[in-house]
Amino acid sequence: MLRRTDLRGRVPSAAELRATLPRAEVDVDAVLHQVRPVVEAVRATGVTAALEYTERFDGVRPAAIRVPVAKLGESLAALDPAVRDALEESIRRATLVHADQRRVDKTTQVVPGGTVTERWVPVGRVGLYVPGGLAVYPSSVIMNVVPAQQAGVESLVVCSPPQAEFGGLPHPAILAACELLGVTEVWAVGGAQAIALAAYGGTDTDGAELTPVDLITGPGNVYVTAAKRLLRGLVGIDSEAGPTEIAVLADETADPVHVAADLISQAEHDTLAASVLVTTSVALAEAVDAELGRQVAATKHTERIRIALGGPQSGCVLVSTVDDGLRVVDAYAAEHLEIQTVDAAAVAARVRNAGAIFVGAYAPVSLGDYCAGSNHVLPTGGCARHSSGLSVQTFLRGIHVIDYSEAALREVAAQVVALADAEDLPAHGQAVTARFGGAS
Ligand SMILES: NC(=O)c1ccc[n+]([C@@H]2O[C@H](COP(=O)([O-])OP(=O)(O)OC[C@H]3O[C@@H](n4cnc5c(N)ncnc54)[C@H](O)[C@@H]3O)[C@@H](O)[C@H]2O)c1
Ligand SMILES: N[C@H](CO)Cc1c[nH]c[nH+]1
Ligand SMILES: [Zn+2]
Repeated sequence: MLRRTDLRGRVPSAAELRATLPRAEVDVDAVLHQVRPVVEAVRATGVTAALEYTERFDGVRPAAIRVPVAKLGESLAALDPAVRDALEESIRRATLVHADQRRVDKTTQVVPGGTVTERWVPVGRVGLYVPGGLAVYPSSVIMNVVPAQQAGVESLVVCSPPQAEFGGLPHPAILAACELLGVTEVWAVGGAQAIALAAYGGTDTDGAELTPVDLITGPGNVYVTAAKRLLRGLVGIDSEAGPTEIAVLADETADPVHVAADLISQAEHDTLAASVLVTTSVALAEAVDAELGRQVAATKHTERIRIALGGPQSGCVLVSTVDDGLRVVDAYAAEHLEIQTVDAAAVAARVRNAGAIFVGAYAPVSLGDYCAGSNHVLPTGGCARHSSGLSVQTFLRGIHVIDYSEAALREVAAQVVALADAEDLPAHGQAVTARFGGAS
């Protein structure tokens, strides 16, 4: 069932591998021309344009976009107790992990009388996007809000698409998750128009103000990602987190039932989701195919999963050794990478590129999606080669504070002047010598 690429006996270079391996054909640049007018219109008319695009793309026209605060409490009160319990446990675990990511300011004594302090300062106001197209993601509320709160962000707004069946509000489970986390500002807007509204700000039809944010984070579809790309600079953005990906590096000891279930679990998100098996064992590849046939037919979103598993972004790569498999998964740089091999922890320790690594038989990706304590907003499309998932660090800026005494500056003045002259920027040197009676 999975399309096979046979690299046994011959693993190409990393660059060649990147061109060969299955990958989602999500071309963000290709939709920029569709998204630019949305961004421009929201810049020009704010909520008016956001409401028009909401009507066009979401098929609903809410009277106002800002969600009344009372709706958050009402949604929590009406939530299934088992879901509330699960959200609370997820929040508890995520808070444990993210609290440990907090940074402490550090002062380095460079010379007597000369220090550099790195001060970690939270971003002032952030916009957190929670997707709501094909699926609704109360868990993504947690994954955005918890690191922002642990970083000490003072002001945050959650944006999530309105749902026609809920009268133009975001899904009630999303509102309930916001209430559990103490979030009070939620706007019922999705897609590119949400990103533009968060960046430019606007005034709702009932007079509520959305103050522009400094940073926008959160996963989303290609339109959301394109809008983030267009607005980068005006606002900060996190890494691009598009259609979900799972890669499994497995040897003959892996259980095909588990491997197939995990591949299916992420294919369930989206027809563009990617599920890739990298294995040293033809027997395992065959057993996984057989399992996929059985399990896909028996699950709820069969059609969506079939398309995702049959698409060019999914497949099975055969390799001769686990070492070769490591080269393949490093070149692929999956959002989620499972290691299901002998000595999985040792193999995992050698991985260089992945958004998150799941070690052994009892750490499936869905654990990380909801309740491991780790973050599930992770880089996709190979961005794990250079970027990380959401964390407290995403919401902090490290500001250097330079404090030198007169004596400490005098001691290094000649070196500053020499470097300034070497760069033909003599006024830089003069700014130092002027302090010691030199020409300025
Ligand atoms: N990497 C991660 O951390 C992570 C986490 C959760 C979800 N995801 C991914 O996020 C994505 C969520 O996508 P989604 O579509 O379900 O929800 P979404 O909220 O990202 O997008 C829905 C919005 O897209 C807009 N839209 C729909 N069709 C449009 C069109 N033709 N032109 C312009 N705008 C349009 C609508 O306004 C709608 O509100 C999935 O690909 C999923 O795999 C990733
Ligand atoms: N696998 C998704 C991207 O990491 C996150 C998610 C949310 N809900 C279920 N899964
Ligand atoms: Zn998932």
